[in-house]
Amino acid sequence: MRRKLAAGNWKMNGTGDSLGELAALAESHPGPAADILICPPATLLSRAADTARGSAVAIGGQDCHANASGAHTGDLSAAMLKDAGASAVILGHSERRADHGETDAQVCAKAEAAMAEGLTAVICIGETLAEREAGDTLKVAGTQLAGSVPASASGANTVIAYEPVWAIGTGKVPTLEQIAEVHDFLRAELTIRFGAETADSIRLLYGGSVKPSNAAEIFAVSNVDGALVGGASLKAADFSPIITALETA
Ligand SMILES: O=C(CO)COP(=O)(O)O
Repeated sequence: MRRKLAAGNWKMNGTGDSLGELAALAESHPGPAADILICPPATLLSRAADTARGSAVAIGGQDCHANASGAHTGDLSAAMLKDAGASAVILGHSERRADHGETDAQVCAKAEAAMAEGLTAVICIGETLAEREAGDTLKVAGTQLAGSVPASASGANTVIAYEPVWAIGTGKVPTLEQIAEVHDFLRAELTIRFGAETADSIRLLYGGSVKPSNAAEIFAVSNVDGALVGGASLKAADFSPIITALETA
């Protein structure tokens, strides 16, 4: 059975003051029935790892470079994230694909670098509104999945997050049928590529405007193993009920 995962992506939000939210979250979920991951901005990684040490909350980065070291001003390697206390890293988020022109091949190379350091790669895919309206949702999902997920993917080192771009930060959520369609498709594609055993061990998260009010119904959808949450992960009071909904799903 796949263990459920509640992952929070703080994006470019948070300073030292935000660590109180992390501490409160960890305190509220001492022995959770789901994995909990918080991905703060890189400036907070080591302090967040200190705050979460000994708790059930794991810490992750939001990006890494594909190379192990070198002349890449402003970038961080997977080894640096690990050194700062991360055990996972979000890769290929649509905001990075849009803001930094990241391609599937680059995301794949970053995922390989992350896995080589023992980090779990949380690989994000998802269609734009124009792609959905053109009827290309599954085509886009399939292409991004094939191009972004390395051959070495396993349940231990890979999580896939389906995040429709048009649902991120907008309050718009796909219908439960639409979420099920994509998640069932992703599971089937993973099965074709990796075989049933590996495919069944890789967790599929939904992301995009997940809130305490809609979490339970989303978590009841076929092949949804958790969520990647943006805005509602910033406050323990918002993220905590999402974790509870996942634990009881
Ligand atoms: O992009 C997201 C998580 O990576 C989702 O963000 P929101 O939950 O704010 O819509």
